Amino acid sequence: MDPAGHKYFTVIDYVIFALLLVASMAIGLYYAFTGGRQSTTREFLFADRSMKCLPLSLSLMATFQSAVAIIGTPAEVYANGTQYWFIGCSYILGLLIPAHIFIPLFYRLHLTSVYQYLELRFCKAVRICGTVTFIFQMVIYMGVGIYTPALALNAVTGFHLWGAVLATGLVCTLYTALGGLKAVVWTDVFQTVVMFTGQLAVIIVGVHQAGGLSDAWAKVRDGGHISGIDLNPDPTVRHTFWTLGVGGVFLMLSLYGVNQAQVQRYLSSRTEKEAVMSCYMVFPCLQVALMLSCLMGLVMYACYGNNSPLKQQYITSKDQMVLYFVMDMLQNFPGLPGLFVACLFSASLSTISSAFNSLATVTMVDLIKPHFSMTEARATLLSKLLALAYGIICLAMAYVVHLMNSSVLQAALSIFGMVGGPLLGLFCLGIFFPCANSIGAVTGLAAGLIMAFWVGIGGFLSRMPSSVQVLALNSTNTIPGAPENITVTAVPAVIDPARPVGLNGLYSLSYMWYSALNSSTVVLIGLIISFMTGPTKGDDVASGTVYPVMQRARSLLHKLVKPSTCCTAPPAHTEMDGHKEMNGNVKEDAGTEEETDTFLPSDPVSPLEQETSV
Ligand SMILES: CC(C)(CO)[C@@H](O)C(=O)NCCC(=O)O
Ligand code: NA
Repeated sequence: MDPAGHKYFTVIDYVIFALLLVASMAIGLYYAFTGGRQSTTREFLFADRSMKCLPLSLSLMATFQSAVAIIGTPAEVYANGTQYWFIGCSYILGLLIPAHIFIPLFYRLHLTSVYQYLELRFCKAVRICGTVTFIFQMVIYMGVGIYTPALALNAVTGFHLWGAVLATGLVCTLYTALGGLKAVVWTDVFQTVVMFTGQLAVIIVGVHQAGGLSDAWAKVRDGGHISGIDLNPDPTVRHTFWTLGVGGVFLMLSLYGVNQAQVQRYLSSRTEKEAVMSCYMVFPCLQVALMLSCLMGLVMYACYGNNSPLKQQYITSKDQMVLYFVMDMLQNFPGLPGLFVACLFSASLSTISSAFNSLATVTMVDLIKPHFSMTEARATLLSKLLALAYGIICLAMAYVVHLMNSSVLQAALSIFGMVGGPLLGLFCLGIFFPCANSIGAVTGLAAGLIMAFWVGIGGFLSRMPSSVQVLALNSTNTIPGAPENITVTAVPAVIDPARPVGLNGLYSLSYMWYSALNSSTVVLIGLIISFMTGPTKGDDVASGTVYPVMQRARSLLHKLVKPSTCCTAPPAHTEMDGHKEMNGNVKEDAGTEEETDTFLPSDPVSPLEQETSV
């Protein structure tokens, strides 16, 4: 330790960290020089559509599991107990719905970008709005993802902040740009193993330091850190079963149902069944990831109790807790700090690489190809350059995040809810409501985004314990009975934080509801505007682009009501078959549909589709 309180890495720690980067790079190079040598966009962006479900499921999990989750979740559990663990309940519906509604629909449409769906269902403008929103979401998220581990490492070990950002950014950009989706998926697999190993090692050593399993358990139990289920229906309470278990479903749907990074993985699997299976297998992977990071928080509590290093001012923010704990407890285990740092950066590398690859895909498929015709070789080169360009944008975003400052876990999940939520709403509007039209879709998306930023930024400002709060309160609400020149310290006493009223009620909505609120706003406004401007008629909707909710429900009901006579109940069967046929014949039908007339001539991905459609 030096006077600044830094704890230093040993040589062996540096070696382990370097090995992570070298191994990731090697995987990238391997896929750059084997197989089709990344010479087609089909290989570069879709791994030849030949992926199996095990690597895919690990990769699906790794995409949205970054250093943010590795250090944010334990910090949350350390501070507030295990309530956050109930987010695990949302994984059930949050993965079942994508597996049975979104994946079959997208897979049968032979999409390359999920935003292509928006053009099939609505029109080109909606597609571009969706693409731009996605790019916006992923670019901010990438910044958070790359900056978080570097900042924590810098604060605790004095490791050069921008050195870490540049090293990881460069390595990641290179292996993504050279090895394509195959490299991204297989580095994800390797990095997930490193991630789990690092967490497990720290938990085991931590339990040992806390005096063994039973002592550690007694400490967290007596400290009140094992939370029972909180069924408080108040939507402003940050974490309850409802905000996490129900609000979390919408968050999961926006990530695992309609996010290009994930849909691209589903689409790159060999068969539809394998895509569905990989989605199923994300469930145990996510539960393991959640369990490990919650356990880490509990182990930290067992070691420090309420006497946190934050309170003792060894560190300056909650997000430095985990790394401080690792350096503090593991300093006598050479190599383990390095392994944990490798774990942290593995988590982030696997996130950023997915972001680069998916961003390169949508930029290519949705924004460039429809407007410029080019050879396959050109298109592949351009895709690689795009992956490179997004690497540089990512570094720039790290600097922007550097200028902001908030709890990383909540920040990341808020971005998912604020930008991913409206996108989820847009897809739901198209998939579940055949009457929705393009004007409704665009207006709905805009309304959802406005709602998101209004509530999100309002909430952010009203939670800030500074003069900004006074300004925010005074500009939106008059405080009854408050003196004219109200002081900063008087504010909490005047506004009872337990009973927010008016706009403050909206601003204090739990961030876990953002995705639900914003996606519902899109659907609601989208439907209202659609009805005002003339709803789409059933026959005008391109086939295979809507999910037949009523038919499915009726056929399910038939099965339930007449289980013994199911063989002689033709209605259920004909409807099921009808649906299958509809999806199967998408390509043939598409030309006859009015909605898709505008789509076909400028079909941007036809070369890709020809390769992939049987
Ligand atoms: C997104 C969930 C809830 C789903 O797995 C989880 O992985 C998580 O908390 N992620 C935080 C964001 C991040 O790790 O970048
Ligand atoms: Na990750």
